[in-house]
Amino acid sequence: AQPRAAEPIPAPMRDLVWGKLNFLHTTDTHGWHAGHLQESQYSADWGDYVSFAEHMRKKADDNGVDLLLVDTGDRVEGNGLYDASSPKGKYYYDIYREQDVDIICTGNHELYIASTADREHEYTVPNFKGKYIASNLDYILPGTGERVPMAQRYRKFKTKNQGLEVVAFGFLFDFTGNANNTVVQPVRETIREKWFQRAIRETADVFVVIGHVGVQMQEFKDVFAAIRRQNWHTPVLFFGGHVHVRDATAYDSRSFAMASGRYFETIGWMSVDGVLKRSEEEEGGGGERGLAFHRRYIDNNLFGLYHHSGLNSTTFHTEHGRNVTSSIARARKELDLDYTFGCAPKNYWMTRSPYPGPDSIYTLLEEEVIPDVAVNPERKDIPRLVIANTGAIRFDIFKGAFTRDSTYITSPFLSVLRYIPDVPYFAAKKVIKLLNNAGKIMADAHMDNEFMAIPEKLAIKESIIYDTPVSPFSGEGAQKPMGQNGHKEPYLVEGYTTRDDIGDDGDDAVHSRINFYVVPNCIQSELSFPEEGEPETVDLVFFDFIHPWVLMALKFSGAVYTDKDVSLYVEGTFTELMAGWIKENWPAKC
Ligand SMILES: Nc1ccn([C@@H]2O[C@H](COP(=O)(O)O)[C@@H](O)[C@H]2O)c(=O)n1
Repeated sequence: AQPRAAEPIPAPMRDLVWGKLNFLHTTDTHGWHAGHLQESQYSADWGDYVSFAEHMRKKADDNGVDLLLVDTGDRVEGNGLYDASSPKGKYYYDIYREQDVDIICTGNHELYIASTADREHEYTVPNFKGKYIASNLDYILPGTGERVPMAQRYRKFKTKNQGLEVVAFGFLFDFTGNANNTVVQPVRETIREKWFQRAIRETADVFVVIGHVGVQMQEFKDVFAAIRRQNWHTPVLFFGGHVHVRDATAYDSRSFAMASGRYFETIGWMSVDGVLKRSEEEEGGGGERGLAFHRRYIDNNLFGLYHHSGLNSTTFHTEHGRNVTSSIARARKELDLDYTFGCAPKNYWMTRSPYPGPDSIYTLLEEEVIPDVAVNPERKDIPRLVIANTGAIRFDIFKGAFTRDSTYITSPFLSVLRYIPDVPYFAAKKVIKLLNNAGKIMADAHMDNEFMAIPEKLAIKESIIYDTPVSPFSGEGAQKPMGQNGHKEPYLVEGYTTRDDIGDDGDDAVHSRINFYVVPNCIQSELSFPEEGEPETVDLVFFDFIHPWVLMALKFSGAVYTDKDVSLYVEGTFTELMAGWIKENWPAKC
């Protein structure tokens, strides 16, 4: 773990179940390869994961079973370790490549900005040559403009110990927000391609489909249906992501799918046991194969990693792992990620507390930050509506030092504020309602409102509020960890208490529960409004990411505008503006 990372706190643990074929899975790590310095549950770093994987591979070898490592994309954008350098990712690519990943694919965040896609093609694809799979993604070569597959379309290989024939694919959901140097083919079209139809007819003991796709999304169901039509008996395993939740399901009794959360909080574990070899199945007359699938969501902290590897603080860290941890620490230092802009007076939550509310990060933005930073000196007295999409904010703010790292953790994107001047108020005031409540109307116009919100909203549609107190162990007068101050209750740290289609025993550590309040797609600040009555016109200011949605909503409201009517409202990215606001408004020292 990194030098200043929070110490892990022991928790009651559920063990891993091994099979003949086992997997470790990461997804949506978004640059959090230094781990979560402020959260004890997720404070291990990429170097610790390197050590862990080395021990687990050895265990697999010792027992004659196989272990494969999978990563399903969105490795970039969301943390200073990636975002704070110029060019972005100056340190990240070399750190990431130290993990020996067997099957890897692309997420949408590798593709939003052309230069990010270029670097993915230039670094990560060759770093994982033969292991990087791009079943439905092409890249446009910068020199010639030639369109080529981002990487090989599929991978066929034999596992080391069991000799299982694996055919693996790597998909991205039907993403349309990519820069113009990549082409994403809709999955339903890819599965009709000749190469795919040939690949699913290859002899395989097991199909492994990885993808930057939620396990409940249609894209995976379509791939599953296509494979299953040709391969009635073969196990099909899915590793997904994108939705930022822990999730697992089975499409039938011989398939299994899991998604392993977000931000390197989770290392997913999947195992499959039973008769996996086709030859053995044929010998047995193709009957009952006794297939057994298991999943476990491992909290990424050293206590858990020691537990699952059967090691301790003196025996766990390999030289390779330690070196990676040191490289991360050096990069963080060079990027000055611990530089403090100000001291957050309390916690501000994305979904753990209701919006609007005093503890909501969105209320902080709407009522305090945006009114101060969304100011164009020449138009400051003109009434304006400022609309921000909630998906632009990516993480909570914890009480204490708000650092350079925190700026990218909270707001990693290069979002700027744009505006349309003098929009009739009767139309402008309807925009927020259309963005938040008219999903069907907007979707019919091919503008899916969900894309403005946090990804978790794709999976969680209703607030999850527990009727018991959030944690009996937190807050004023809280109970203390076991053994402290004579209390005998086990200390449960707040964390994931996942319920998926398989059950509620997936998490490796037992936690106390956290509420999840659904937030709207967008929030709005009303600024410089007259004290009485309504303005005739307003400046409509908005984050550039939602530009197409705003134009569409205005059209539905009876005011037609085009791209030409939109211009920059204020200099600087929202990230910079927010960091400046914190410097001015929060105490310098904690
Ligand atoms: N420039 C951007 C890019 C993305 N977003 C938000 O992020 C969501 C996608 O997040 P994933 O990690 O699931 O890929 C997207 O739907 C937007 O809400 C943004 O605000 N600005």
